[in-house]
Amino acid sequence: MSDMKVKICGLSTEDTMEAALDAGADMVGLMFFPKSPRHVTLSQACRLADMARGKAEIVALTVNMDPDGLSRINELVKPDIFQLHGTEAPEACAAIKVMQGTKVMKAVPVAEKADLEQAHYYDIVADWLLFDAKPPPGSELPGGNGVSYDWTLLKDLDLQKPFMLSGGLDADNVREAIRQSGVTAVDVSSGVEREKGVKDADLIRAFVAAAKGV
Ligand SMILES: O=C(O)c1ccccc1NCC(=O)[C@H](O)[C@H](O)COP(=O)(O)O
Repeated sequence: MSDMKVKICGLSTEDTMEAALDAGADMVGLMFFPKSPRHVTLSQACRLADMARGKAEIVALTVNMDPDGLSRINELVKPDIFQLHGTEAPEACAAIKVMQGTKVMKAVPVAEKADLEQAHYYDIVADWLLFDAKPPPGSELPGGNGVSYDWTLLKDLDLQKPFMLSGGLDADNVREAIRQSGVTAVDVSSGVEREKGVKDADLIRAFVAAAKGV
């Protein structure tokens, strides 16, 4: 049994959710960002979350969402974790955690070493940190762009909370990314898609197997 944790982000269909759960994904991400090609409606999200409950942690991904929007998702979808992928300040993360009564994962955009500094502020308030690649110039999406950064930046990072490596991973590069970064958790979206926003069950299975080394 591998200790490597795997999150598959941006699932939007029942067959790919099933593939992620059967493959042993530890977390499954549902996207609540309307501009994203992986965006799901509340009713789709409820169905997908019901499939996952008790099998994997359900992660609701939002970007600078207002409290009413978060509460609505929380009441209907009942996620385990809110992934905050915008410019939410540490105080906002703390408030969301208390108000929603869920765990919080804060995304920290990374392009160079200096970007890791802000992680220390979130380390105090979040349950998880997710080090994702900074979006390329002009991108409409703060994540899910399929780009990566220097994985060695995460080596020997001294944080209290668990963290994930994210950005540009796929079944072919994830082992090397784990080796270079020393992480114990990885996240993927584009690398398990056959086209932008369309997840592929075989690619999901291959990614989870490669990440977990099975
Ligand atoms: O995936 C999106 O469309 C997205 C949109 C807005 C904010 C965040 C988004 N994705 C966040 C994730 O957790 C992705 O899994 C992460 O950025 C890695 O994506 P990729 O490089 O495509 O594997």
